[in-house]
Amino acid sequence: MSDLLVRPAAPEDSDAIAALYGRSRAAASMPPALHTAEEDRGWFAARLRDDDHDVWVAQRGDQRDGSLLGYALATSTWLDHLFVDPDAQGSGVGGVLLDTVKAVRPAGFCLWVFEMNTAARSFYARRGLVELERTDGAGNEEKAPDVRMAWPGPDPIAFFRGLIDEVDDSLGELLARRVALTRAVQAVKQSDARDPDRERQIAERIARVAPELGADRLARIVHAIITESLDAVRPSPTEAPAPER
Ligand SMILES: O=C(O)C(=O)C[C@]1(C(=O)O)C=C[C@@H](O)C=C1
Repeated sequence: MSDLLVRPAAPEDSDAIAALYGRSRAAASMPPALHTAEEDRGWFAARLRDDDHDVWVAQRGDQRDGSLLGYALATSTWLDHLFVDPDAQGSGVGGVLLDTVKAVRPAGFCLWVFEMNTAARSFYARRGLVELERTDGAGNEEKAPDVRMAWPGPDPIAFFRGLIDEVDDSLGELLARRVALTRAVQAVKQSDARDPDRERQIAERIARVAPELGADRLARIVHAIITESLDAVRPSPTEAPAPER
């Protein structure tokens, strides 16, 4: 058998990629597909046309007839698809495609894999990808639990700091919204005494979303956020009305 060839996909590969996706997905441990073969053909044709995605296909060097063994589809920061034809499983196609993506995305990338797809998860783990977070699937089309994995590349500190910066931007927006609400509720309260029961409820509520931190740690975090928010919204001495004489 001749060598594996990986090349950027051409627009003419679109239908063959869509067919390979349908076959491989049906054979994988994944939730049932939600789209028809025709919808898939349209979706891949659009991905091959747009500027946001790169697609690579794998074939044997002597198979110039368009029959594909696998493909990978990625944005600049996400590996969206990596599928290998069921008949070519275990022949190194997936590894070669993943190495191609690593080579062209040296700053690292993330991907989502269904939790039930244990074969894919161990394939990625064996090749240096790390698990970052798990979801209950509410955010994906299939509503199936999934796992975010990342290849951090040769400078993992820079890669993870980039992801931390993204999350901190969201955290900053949430803190800004929260302090505005602390200000609003203070304006209509009779007393400015702290309410420990309410603060404990807040910590327990957040613990349902962030169980790894647990209610006790979150109680300390919530306490600090509320203390600093109250301090920030408290009228400063210069804004206070002048004392009566
Ligand atoms: O809910 C209230 O009563 C508030 O005053 C708001 C708030 C908060 O910022 O969440 C602030 C202080 C209280 O100790 C509890 C909660």
